[in-house]
Amino acid sequence: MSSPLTPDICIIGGGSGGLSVAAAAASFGVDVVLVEMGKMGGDCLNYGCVPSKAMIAAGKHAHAIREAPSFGVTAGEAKVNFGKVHDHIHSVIGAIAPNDSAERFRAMGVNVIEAEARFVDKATLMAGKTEIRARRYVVATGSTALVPPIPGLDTVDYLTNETLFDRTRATRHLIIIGGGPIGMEMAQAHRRLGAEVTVLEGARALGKDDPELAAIVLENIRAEGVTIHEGSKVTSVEKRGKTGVRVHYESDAGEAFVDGSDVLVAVGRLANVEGLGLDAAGVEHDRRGIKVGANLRSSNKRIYAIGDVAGGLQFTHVAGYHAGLVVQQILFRVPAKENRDIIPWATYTDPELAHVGLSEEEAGKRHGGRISILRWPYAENDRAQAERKTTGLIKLVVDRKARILGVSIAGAGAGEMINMWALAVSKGLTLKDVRGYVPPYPTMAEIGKRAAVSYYIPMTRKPYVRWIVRFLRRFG
Ligand SMILES: Cc1cc2nc3c(=O)[nH]c(=O)nc-3n(C[C@H](O)[C@H](O)[C@H](O)COP(=O)(O)OP(=O)(O)OC[C@H]3O[C@@H](n4cnc5c(N)ncnc54)[C@H](O)[C@@H]3O)c2cc1C
Ligand SMILES: NC(=O)c1ccc[n+]([C@@H]2O[C@H](COP(=O)([O-])OP(=O)(O)OC[C@H]3O[C@@H](n4cnc5c(N)ncnc54)[C@H](O)[C@@H]3O)[C@@H](O)[C@H]2O)c1
Repeated sequence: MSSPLTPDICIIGGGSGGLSVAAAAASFGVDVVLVEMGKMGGDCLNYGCVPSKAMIAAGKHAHAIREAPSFGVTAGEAKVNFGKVHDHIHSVIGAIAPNDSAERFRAMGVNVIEAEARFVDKATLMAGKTEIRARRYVVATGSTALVPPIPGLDTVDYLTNETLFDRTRATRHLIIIGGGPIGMEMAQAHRRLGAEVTVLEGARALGKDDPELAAIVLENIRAEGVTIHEGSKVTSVEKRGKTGVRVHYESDAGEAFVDGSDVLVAVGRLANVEGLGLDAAGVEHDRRGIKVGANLRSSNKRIYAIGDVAGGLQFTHVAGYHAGLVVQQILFRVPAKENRDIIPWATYTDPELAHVGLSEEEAGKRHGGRISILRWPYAENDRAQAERKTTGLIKLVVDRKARILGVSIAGAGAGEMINMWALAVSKGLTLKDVRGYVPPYPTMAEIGKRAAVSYYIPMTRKPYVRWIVRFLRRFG
C-alpha cells in the first residue's frame, strides 16, 4: 500500500465552502487536498442558487412580456418552450462550471481527489482508496433536501432541488410542500412559466423573514395566481392515474386535498453527515449538522466544519464567509469568530425580500425595547414610479444612538440594495453616516436615505432648534 498523503489541509466537499478554502489556501502555496464525490461546485452551482436563479430569470422574461402593455409596448402573448428554458438553465451552469472545475483547481496546485471521503480515526481520512493524514481538515459536505416521512410520498416521483432542473417538459400543476425560500422562489418562477402552482406550508410562508415584509411578497405572488395555503400540514400523498398526484393536508379549517401533476419537496435541509465516519473521528454531530463553536472548530480540534454542514445559516455567501474564518485560523493562527448578526440574505421572488442584522423582534429583545423603526415605501420613489415597481418598502431598525441594527427590504432590487446595508451593519454605521452620503437620482436605493433622514424630521420641529436657526440668521 502506498504511503498516506500528508497535506497541510484536507477539505471534504468541493462546493461553495470547500472551493473557497482550497482557492485561498492554494494562493498562499499551502499543500491542499480536496476530496469531492459528486459534481465540483456542489449544490449552489448544480442544484441550487445557479439553476434556480436562471429559472427565475426565464420567468421574469415571460412576466415582462405580459406586463409590457402597461408601458405602451405590445409583444404578443408570452409563449414558453420549457425544453429551451431547460437549455438556458444548463447553459448558465455550463458557463460558470469551469470556475469550479477540478482542472482549474489542479492548475492552482490543489490535489483534487474525486472520491467519497470517510474518517477512519481521529487523524485519518480515506478518500476512496487514498489514505490521508492532514494537519487540519475542513468538512464542507453541504446538505441535502429533507424528505419528511409523509405517508405515500415514496409512491410518487416527487421532485427535490436535485431533480427539479432536469425537466424538459412544462409542468401542468406543481404542488410545492414547504413555503420557504426554495418553495416561494420556485412557485413564482413556475407560475410565470405557465404552470398552475399550489404551495402547502405547515406554518407561515417565508417564516424566517419579517412578517410585515414577507406579507407584501406573498400578496404579490398570490396576485400572480399562485395558491398558498399557510398553516397547512401535509398528511399524505397518493398517486392518481398515470401522471397525477393527490396531496392531502390539514389546517384549522379541516382536512382537504389538492390534485396536481408534480410534487416538489422543499421543507428544509438535512446536513450531509451520514457516512463521513464522524464518530470514528470523535466529531460531535446531530441532525442539524456538525457541532461547532463560533470559531467553526468541531469537538476534534483538528477538524473544522463550514457551510451548510455546520448547522447554522445555509447560504453560499455564509459558506464563503466561513471559509475565510477557517483559513485565517489554520494558516495564520489568528483567532476568528463567526458573527451571524452581519449576514445578509435575499430571496429572489418578485418583489425580492432581503434582510441583514437584527429583526425588529430580536432588536427589541436585546435593547429592552429602546429601538426605533423607520420605513420608506417604494411608492414614494421616482424611479420606482417610472419602472412601475412601486410595491414594497425598506424598514430600518436602529438603537437609541441611531446605530443601524437591522434592515429589511421588500421590493424591486432588494437583493442588490441590501449590500450597502450589510456594510453599514457590519461596520456599526449610524443614521448620521447614511444622512451624509449622496445617492444618485433617480435610483430605488434612495429609499434607504429617505428612511434614514426621516429619523431627523421630529428634530426640525423642536422649538430650540428653530430658535437656533432664527438666532444664527442675525449674523447675516
Ligand atoms: C434550490 C436552492 C436554491 C438556493 N439558492 C441560494 C441563493 O440564491 N443564495 C444563497 O446564498 N444560497 C442559496 N442556496 C443555498 C446554497 O446552495 C448552499 O448554502 C451552499 O451550496 C452551501 O455550500 P456548502 O459548501 O456548504 O455545500 P455544497 O455547495 O453543497 O457542497 C458540498 C459538496 O460536498 C460533497 N460531499 C458531500 N459528502 C461528501 C463526502 N463524504 N466525500 C466527498 N464529498 C462529499 C458534495 O458532493 C458537494 O459537492 C440554495 C439552495 C438550494 C437547494
Ligand atoms: N435566495 C436564497 O438565498 C435561497 C434560496 C433557496 C434556498 N436557500 C437556502 O436553502 C435553505 C433551504 O430552503 P427551504 O425552502 O427548503 O427550507 P426552509 O427551512 O427555509 O423552509 C421550509 C419551509 O417548509 C415548511 N415545512 C416543513 N415541514 C413541512 C411539512 N411537512 N408540510 C408543509 N410545510 C412544511 C416550514 O415551515 C418552512 O416554512 C434555506 O433555508 C436557505 O438557507 C436560499
